[in-house]
Amino acid sequence: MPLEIDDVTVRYGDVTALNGVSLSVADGETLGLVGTNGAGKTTLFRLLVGHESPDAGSVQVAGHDPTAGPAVREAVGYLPEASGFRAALTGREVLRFHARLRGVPESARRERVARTLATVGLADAADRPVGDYSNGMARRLGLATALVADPDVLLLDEPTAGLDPNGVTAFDRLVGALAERTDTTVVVCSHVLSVVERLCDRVAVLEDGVVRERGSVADLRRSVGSDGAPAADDTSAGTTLDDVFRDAVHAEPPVSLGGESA
Ligand SMILES: Nc1ncnc2c1ncn2[C@@H]1O[C@H](COP(=O)(O)OP(=O)(O)OP(=O)(O)O)[C@@H](O)[C@H]1O
Repeated sequence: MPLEIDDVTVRYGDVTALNGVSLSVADGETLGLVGTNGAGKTTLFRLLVGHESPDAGSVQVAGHDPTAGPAVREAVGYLPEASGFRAALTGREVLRFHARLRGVPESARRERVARTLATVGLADAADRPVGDYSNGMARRLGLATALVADPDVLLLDEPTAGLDPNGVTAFDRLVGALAERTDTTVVVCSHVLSVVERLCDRVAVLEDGVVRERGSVADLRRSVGSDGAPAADDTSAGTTLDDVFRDAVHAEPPVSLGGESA
């Protein structure tokens, strides 16, 4: 498995951010991680890129311990929730910097940067300063920085937050095409259920540092009923998942998503 999290606990002083979390994601699979604020999503991503170490349990990403060295930097592409770029640099300069940082060999760098800019639809804007980019363009440049080293595992933290409906659609198409045409393993985290629903095969619901539910989005929807209330014939759903879903549904942006898939 490219991604294995086994019984992981992370504590910050008195706060237990993750409490015995186990998750695995297969080659080419797209997993959604949903949870309310403070559920532990960012902590989980920080573990996967080696910015955090577990207090208990183990993490393996593309066969490596993420804290063990630079190998994981090359195997994992990470789009953080906010990725500020220096406004004066061009998109191409930003991407060349990330390619070097992520171990793309000098001889391949120019071509790889150009190809990645084209993949995210920024070829025409490559030599414009990033300060002139729209939010959607900056987000796509962020995705390009995550993709430039051809990662085995792609981690996307709230990937469409702050984008307008057109930006959301364009971003979804891009990630959808990636998931379909490559065997990149993708983890998308969001507090908005619809974001992971559009992009993911399988979802895990994280609450207070614990995985409460996992399954396909259809399974989860069935277990809470289509209006967000627990299904009448399902007494196993409990109130916890219901609360998480209500929260996710209420947090949804007012965006019409019908018929947008590529
Ligand atoms: N550096 C830190 N020091 C102390 N507590 C922390 C730290 N980072 C996270 N926490 C706590 O750990 C818990 C999980 O936080 P985390 O940021 O992982 O949640 P999240 O699901 O990403 O939330 P959000 O959706 O708000 O970004 C929270 O209670 C948070 O306050």
